[in-house]
Amino acid sequence: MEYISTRAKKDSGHKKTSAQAIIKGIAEDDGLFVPKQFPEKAINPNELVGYEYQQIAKIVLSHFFTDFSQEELETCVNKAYDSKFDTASIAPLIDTGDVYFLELFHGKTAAFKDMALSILPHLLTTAIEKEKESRKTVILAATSGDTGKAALEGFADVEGTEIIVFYPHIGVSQVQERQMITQKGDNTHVFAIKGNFDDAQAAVKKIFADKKIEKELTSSGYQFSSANSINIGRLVPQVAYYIWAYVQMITEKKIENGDAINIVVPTGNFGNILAAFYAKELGIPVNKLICASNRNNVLTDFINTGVYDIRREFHITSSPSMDILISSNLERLLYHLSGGNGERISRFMQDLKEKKHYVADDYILSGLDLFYANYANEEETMESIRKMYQKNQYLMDPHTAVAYKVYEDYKQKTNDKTPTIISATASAYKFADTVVKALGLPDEEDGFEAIARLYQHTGVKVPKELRDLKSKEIRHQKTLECNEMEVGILETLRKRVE
Ligand SMILES: N[C@@H](CCOP(=O)(O)O)C(=O)O
Repeated sequence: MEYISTRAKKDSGHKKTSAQAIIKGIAEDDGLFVPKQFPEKAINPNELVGYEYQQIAKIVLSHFFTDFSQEELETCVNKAYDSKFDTASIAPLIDTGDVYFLELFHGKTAAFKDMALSILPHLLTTAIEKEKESRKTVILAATSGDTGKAALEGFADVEGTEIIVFYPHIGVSQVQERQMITQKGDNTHVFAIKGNFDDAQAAVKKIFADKKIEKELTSSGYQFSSANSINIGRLVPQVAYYIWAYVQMITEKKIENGDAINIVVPTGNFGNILAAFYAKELGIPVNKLICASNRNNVLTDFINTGVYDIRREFHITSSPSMDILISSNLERLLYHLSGGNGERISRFMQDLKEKKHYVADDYILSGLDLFYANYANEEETMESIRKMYQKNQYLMDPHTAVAYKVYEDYKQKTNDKTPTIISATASAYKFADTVVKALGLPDEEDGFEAIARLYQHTGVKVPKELRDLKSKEIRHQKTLECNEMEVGILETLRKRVE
């Protein structure tokens, strides 16, 4: 399978293998790599009944990463999905009566990002070997909270790599921040930045595109790659868990093969919901993809009107991983819905850069019919956490709660009875202060005290990673202005050479 940029002109000839696309992370024209021919309907879920998570993941990867051998994929999968996860099923599907929660937070850092960042380092190092690439790889990641820690954990002490993470100095939860700044590993580097996620992501993309920096990097024996979902190697492993979930529903006789399901995804950078779209294209029947946003509801407006407009206030919310106005992976969806029209996507992205908005055409709008979009405000999110716990003793983190609230509204509006999966993206303990408040327990501003209080009240197991987090040594403490990020990277690398 060949990969091309979402912004490529028709037949431009700039094709990459998946190994090359994974190493590069982002295309030279700033677009994102997409498969030239999508492996449509390549999977029959019925044939996967009885398969373990690892087997399903390998099959999914093999449809996209065709230049990897079966042995290479198997090695990557087995190294990724092992006892690092606190459950043998890797991603349990929990039935609460009216909806299924696909729990994606059983990996090392207690967020869904582990599902892909446990395997990306193996895919990347295999790709580097395949391409006989001798340069060291510098992984850049912008994070609004969860990606950063999962990327650090995945790449810590991985030979031939340096990992540099940028997170907003205001907004991420106390626990999320502590997870990142206590990260061990000589090759790990973490910076808070005086800006939000969009600022961090934009600066990282600009650095990727800067030819001068690239030259400087190459002469010192380095190249950049990305750990965000802009990297196709990050995105494809996420497709596997939706296929897995559908197969579980057949196995548990909740549905029959061929029955359509809804998938609800709390959405920020649009990677997770795009993975659900890819799973649909690959072969699972989907009725609606439900895109749930917090107050940063740019995607809600886009899906409902076709106008993507970032000329609006940026809100810091209790679901910080979704505090995003520029959702990178939407570009991939637009590309697919436009029938692979790279020139049109290029125009949209140019408009977004220059005019801060763009308007999708009718052709794309009709493709968006598959999606339902809405958002939850802060009060609704809190209420959703409380109601779910009272009714089912099921503990949701604020991101999952946003998704649940949006789903509740959807059901009320449409009376749709289609079996529905909610992507449960993080452990509630990462946001314990918010969850404690939502449950009506005495307020606890300190995230670590809040973890203890929440555990006392609910008895829900605290993820291993968070148990002794408070006592871990703080190793990263630098804060940068956004315009200092480039210098921060170059200085970090210079020090590593000395
Ligand atoms: N929600 C993310 C933002 C980055 O998203 P990604 O999927 O592109 O890595 C975060 O937690 O950092």
